[in-house]
Amino acid sequence: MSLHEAPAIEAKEVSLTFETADGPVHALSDVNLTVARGDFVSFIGPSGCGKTTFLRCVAALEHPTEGLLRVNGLSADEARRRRAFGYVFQAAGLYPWRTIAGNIRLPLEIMGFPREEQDRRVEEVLELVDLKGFGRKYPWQLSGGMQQRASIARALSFDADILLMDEPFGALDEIVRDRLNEELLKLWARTGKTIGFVTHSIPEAVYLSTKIVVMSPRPGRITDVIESSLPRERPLEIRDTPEFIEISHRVREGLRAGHSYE
Ligand SMILES: Nc1ncnc2c1ncn2[C@@H]1O[C@H](COP(=O)(O)OP(=O)(O)OP(=O)(O)O)[C@@H](O)[C@H]1O
Repeated sequence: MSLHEAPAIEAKEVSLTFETADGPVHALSDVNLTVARGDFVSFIGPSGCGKTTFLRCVAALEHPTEGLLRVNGLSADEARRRRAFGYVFQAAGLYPWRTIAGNIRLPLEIMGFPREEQDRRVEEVLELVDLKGFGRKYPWQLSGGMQQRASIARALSFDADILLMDEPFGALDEIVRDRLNEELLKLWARTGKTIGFVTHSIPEAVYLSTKIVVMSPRPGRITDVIESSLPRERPLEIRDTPEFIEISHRVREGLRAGHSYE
């Protein structure tokens, strides 16, 4: 299989054990997963089931102790060198002394893009996340939702194929979150990127994803992988349809089967 055809993410029997003073912590155990290019995959499960650890392995910030992990057909380290992914954290993490444009520009500066190219890309991604005209503002002049959009723009600025998002909207109120969910789907449709998304919310996972990975803790493992039957274009009202409710039910059952909320 050529690199171009390889899945975005491929995990085969991936395990990761942290050795701690209190003994080993089995953060991931025997994880098998294939994420096709262009998929929107959500990871859902209770605290400690290894969602963040899996994302960090994809980003080569952690390394599995066992098993095989490929990102775009490459090792995670090589994919990282080739700037295969952008990462969005729970907190927007914008530097308060830099403007919004200055924050988005930062990875481009570090990567050594020429100045004109930086300007062009900053404008492009500001438009993509609907923040056109806000480049000169400072983070504190923007609402929480807008700040999170700026942090998505920063992760998109170097045009990585894969966007890894660790609970990006967890700290926002539900109305803002709904709107950002809708916008994220539009952005995904427009860019064709692969998205890996961590969430604690069943409706958020079902609304956004083409594939939902249900996980449970101790050891962190996958209990169910659900291929969504919902169409790719999704108005928010889709959440009232029987199909949506059925998928949500299956996610809930998966969480229960992992004894996750006992
Ligand atoms: N660097 C580390 N050293 C030791 N243990 C760790 C480390 N990082 C994570 N863990 C442990 O690994 C397990 C999985 O953690 P992880 O953060 O991946 O879970 P999570 O599902 O993302 O949880 P949350 O929803 O709370 O973010 C937890 O038990 C956690 O305490």
